[in-house]
Amino acid sequence: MAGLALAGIRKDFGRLRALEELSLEVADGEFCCLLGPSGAGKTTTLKVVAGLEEPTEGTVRIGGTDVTDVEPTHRNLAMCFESYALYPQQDVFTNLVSPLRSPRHRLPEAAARRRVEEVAELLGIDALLERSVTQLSNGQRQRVALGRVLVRPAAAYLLDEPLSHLDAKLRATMRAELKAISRERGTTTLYVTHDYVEALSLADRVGVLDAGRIRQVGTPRHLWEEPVDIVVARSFGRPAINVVSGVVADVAGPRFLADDGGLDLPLPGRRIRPGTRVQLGIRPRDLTLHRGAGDVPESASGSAAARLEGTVYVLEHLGRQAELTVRVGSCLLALVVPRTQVAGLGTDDRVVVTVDPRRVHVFLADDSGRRVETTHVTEAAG
Ligand SMILES: Nc1ncnc2c1ncn2[C@@H]1O[C@H](COP(=O)(O)OP(=O)(O)OP(=O)(O)O)[C@@H](O)[C@H]1O
Repeated sequence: MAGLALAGIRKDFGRLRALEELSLEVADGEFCCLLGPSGAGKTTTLKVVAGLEEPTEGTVRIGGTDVTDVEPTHRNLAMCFESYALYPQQDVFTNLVSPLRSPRHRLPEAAARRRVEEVAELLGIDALLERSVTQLSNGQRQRVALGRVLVRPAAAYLLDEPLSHLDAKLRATMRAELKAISRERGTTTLYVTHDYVEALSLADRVGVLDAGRIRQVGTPRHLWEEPVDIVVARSFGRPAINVVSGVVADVAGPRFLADDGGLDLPLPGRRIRPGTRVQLGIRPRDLTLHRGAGDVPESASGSAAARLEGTVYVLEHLGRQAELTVRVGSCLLALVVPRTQVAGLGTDDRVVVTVDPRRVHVFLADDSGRRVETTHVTEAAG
């Protein structure tokens, strides 16, 4: 296996700039996910690494060697793109074994068969080896395409949404398998997804891609706790982070005042000039629900919890948890709470919601959307 490095990549398709100043390093043996919405440039990035698209500017290195001008077939990468390229006239076994029969890998027949059977079992397609690929479901086809990648030794694996056609249960199983395979084999993997759960559960590090630019690269924990800007913060979590527009005031220290006056809370540890327009970000799981107007305890960190009064707007039961939307002033705040807490609660009931002010994020309301650092939090590595 080998590490990958993209430096200063720009990719133009005519007048459309798909990638800009994109730099990313994937260490040897690392599992790196590229996360971003549709059109962000994820597939284009993979194609540039694979050599299927030539960058307008910048360099690609594999194992330290500049391969920018090297043909795709000589880059020693195994790829699986979303539009799985399988041989339609062949059975599953032939599709899986063909990469091992190529001049580059030519394995003895018995060894190749063993390898195919091993990978097929791992992917749960061992009973389908004799079936023609035309008789497979999309999910089965996708697993065959992934199998074609996993059978062969390569410098690195490039995977483009390889689990997108699987149902939720199978996807979770396959995620665990992929993670185990990469750990056991020390595989270098660049994995594209628009699903943040997939990125957080699979990756050693995640690169958040938006409009052709990498916003931040870091460990899942780093990105979750210290998103560099509002785009990164919005990329993780369901329901998404609550965002409320307002301004910073100085009332014995910085405070956040929502534009509609509905939210007013201290911003401990933030050095930010009064009058600055900001957007407050509160994760749904950082909000605590209190029924009625009862006492509000101190927050876990010992600082006073900020108290918000509101009414129930929407309540949805999701297994053992409930998702609640509370109207505070004209803001709608999403919360995730244990189901037992919402028994008997109905629309328009009055509730109190608290939040530890140290847990909220403050983003500048300008074009940068940059997060204001908290002086109490030490920088995490990543
Ligand atoms: N061959 C091409 N010619 C012209 N424009 C292209 C080409 N390939 C991609 N693009 C454009 O480049 C941008 C990035 O596309 P890309 O496929 O990399 O996005 P993506 O993040 O993989 O999206 P998705 O999740 O929808 O696959 C898009 O605006 C897309 O329309």
